[in-house]
Formats: sequence, C-alpha cells, structure tokens
Amino acid sequence: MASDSQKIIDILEGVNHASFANEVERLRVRAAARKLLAKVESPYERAWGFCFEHPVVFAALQTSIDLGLWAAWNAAGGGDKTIDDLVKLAKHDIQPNLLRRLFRLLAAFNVVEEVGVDTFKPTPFSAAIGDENTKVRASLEAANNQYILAGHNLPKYLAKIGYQEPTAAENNNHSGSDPDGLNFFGRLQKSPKFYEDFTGHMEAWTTWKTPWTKLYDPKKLIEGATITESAPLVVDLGGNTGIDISHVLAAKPDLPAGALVLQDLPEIIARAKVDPKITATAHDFFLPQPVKGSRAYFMHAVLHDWADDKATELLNNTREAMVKGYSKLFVYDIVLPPQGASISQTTMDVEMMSLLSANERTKDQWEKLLTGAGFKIVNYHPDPQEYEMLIEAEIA
Ligand SMILES: C[S@@+](CC[C@H](N)C(=O)[O-])C[C@H]1O[C@@H](n2cnc3c(N)ncnc32)[C@H](O)[C@@H]1O
Repeated sequence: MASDSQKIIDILEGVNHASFANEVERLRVRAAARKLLAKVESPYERAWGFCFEHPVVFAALQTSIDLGLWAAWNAAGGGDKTIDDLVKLAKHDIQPNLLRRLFRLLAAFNVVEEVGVDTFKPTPFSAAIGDENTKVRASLEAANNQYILAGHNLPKYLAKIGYQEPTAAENNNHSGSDPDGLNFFGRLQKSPKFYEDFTGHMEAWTTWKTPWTKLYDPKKLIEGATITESAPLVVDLGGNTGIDISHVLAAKPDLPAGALVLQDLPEIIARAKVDPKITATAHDFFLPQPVKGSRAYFMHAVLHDWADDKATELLNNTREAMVKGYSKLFVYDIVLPPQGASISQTTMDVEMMSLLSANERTKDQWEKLLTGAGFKIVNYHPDPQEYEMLIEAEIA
C-alpha cells in the first residue's frame, strides 16, 4: 500500500494551475480535490481545520496586510526574502521572531513557499494580495470587516428568532454583530473603507464569473431596438463599478453614448471608472426607476441580497419602467439545483442569510418571486462554470 500512497502523492503533486484545458475543467478538479480532503481527513482533523486553523491563518494574513508586507514585497521585485528582509519591508516595527512565527504558519498553508531556513518565496496567491488590481487584499479585509463577525453571531441570532429563516432587512443578524446596530449596507455607507473593501471583493467575484454577454448575445437586444438617451439599450441596476455594463460595450463597441446606463448608490458611482459612453448615475432601486422604456434591465447578484418582500418592491419599480412586449428583464444570479449545490453556491446562500437575511433561490423560488411581481420567465441561460444562470424574463 505504501507504493500506492506514493503514486497518489506523485499524481497530486504533479497537478498545477496549468494542468487544465480550460476553466471548467479546472473547477471540476478543484471540486474533486476539496472532496478528497474531506474523505481523507478524520473527523477530528476536519474539526481542527475549522476551529484552530481558519482563525489564525486569517489573523496572520490580516497582520501581514496591516504591515503592508505584500505590496512592499511586490514593489521590491518579489523574489526570495529572509525574515530580516521582510522585517525591513514592513511599514511598522515588528519583532523578527513574531514575524517568523506568522510566516512559518503562512508557509505551512502554502501562502508563501519556504525555500530555506528563514527564507521565503512569494506564491501567486501572496503576490496577488500585494497587487491592488486583483482585489484579493480587499476581499480578505471585507471578511475581517463584516463577514467573520456576522458569521460568529449567526447561531445566537438563529436561536433568538426561534430557528425561522431570517427575513428582516433591519434589526437582523448583521446589525446584531455591528457595534452601532447597522444593517449590512448601512454599515458600508457609514464606513468608506469598508465600502471600498466590499466593492473590491465584488469586483474580484464578478471578474471571476462568466460575462453575461457570453450567455446572451447583446446583438439580439439591438435588433428591433429604438435607442435614445431617454430610452437606452441596457440599464444595470446595482451594477457596482460597472464590470457587467462594460461587457456590453466590449461586445458592441459601436453602441452610441447613452445606450448603456450604470446605476448604484452614490458612494459606488463616485468610484466607478467606466467608459465615457456609459452613463453612470446614482439611483436607489427602492425608488421608482427614472429610466423608462429601456430595451433591457439587468441585475447581477442584486436580488440575492434581498428577501422576497424587498426583492418584490425592487422588481415592481423596474416593471413599472418597462414597456410590455419590448423590454426584457435579465436576472443573473445563482439558481440552486434541487440536489448537489456546490460549495460556492451554498456558501453564498448562507452568507446572504448571515449578512442580509436574504437567500439564493431554486427555480421554484425564482418562478414564485418573478411571477408574483408580474413577470414571466422566458429562459434560463446557465453559465459554463455551473455557478449562476442568466434568467431572461418579460412582463407577463
Ligand atoms: C452584491 S453587489 C452586486 C454588484 C454587481 N451587480 C455585480 O454583480 O458585480 C450588490 C450591489 O447593490 C448595490 N446596492 C445596494 N443597495 C442598493 C440600493 N438601495 N440601490 C441601488 N444599489 C444598491 C450595492 O452597492 C452593490 O453594488
């Protein structure tokens, strides 16, 4: 059996990011690898991971972010660094042995590679933390700002509300974990640094996903459309800093100025750096939709932030701006399968419960929500990653 173990180890060690024909294959192997660990580990080892490993790895990552180490390491050209080199790169004084202990942990978790005694080499992950373009640093900090505290509070909150599914937009689990009792978006609006980190996390997440224009060719929207500044082609509600609406312009660069509209809260619109052809405007989607008669209204990972009552309000505001038989609604979100929902889908579902009293939805739940708000679903366009679907709907 020893030789079998060695064969398995050899195969596993031969796998790397470049081993796959495409992204879908890579994700399939990733899922299998995560399952493998669950099968190989003893129950005690699994518990150890959750109880001991996750908290301290997160703490070491945050401390090294606070020290500015990852960015400074990149700026110094990467390469091998000793603990003494890293102490010099840190923007705060730190005892060398304290940093050594944190780096031993980070090396054991493959965040950095230990290439000699007291000597470390960056990995693609550590280099990405130090590269602001990747938004990995922002994603990690968003967890420290809000996600971890809310997750910690969730069991107590669920007990408090008698183990009912949370639906309260205010006074919910997040507000129970927030020092000022604010809900998720309330905290973001009060703390610009938190909003910046969350926005970065959204950008990283959206960039990771399949562009919606690969699931539905915007050419089909242009055919038969009348595009004017007051009746555009696509309005992206809660579109964050504009990744999705920019996909439309990338697919159809000849679209006239004003054909594409990005909407979000003012704090986000102020940060959006979109092509001047895209109109970026602050709009609260719980108020009447000011852009009437657009060919399409698009929302990506927006309805999953809201329980059915608030989601219905948002949908009603949108439907009232639409023209029956002409305007389409596109909802790009997770559609939970009846069985075998993935780690990414289920994590997002319970994260939405924890942060926003919201949820991911099954086909039945989407049907109920959308028909209840006066829509009919025309089609589901699944992404190849098997993460989300583009739901195409019209006024019923
Ligand atoms: C989960 S993010 C999704 C962002 C973007 N659609 C994407 O997929 O990258 C939800 C977005 O809704 C925005 N949002 C929250 N409340 C809003 C409101 N009342 N009106 C407009 N936008 C809102 C947030 O600022 C955030 O950008």
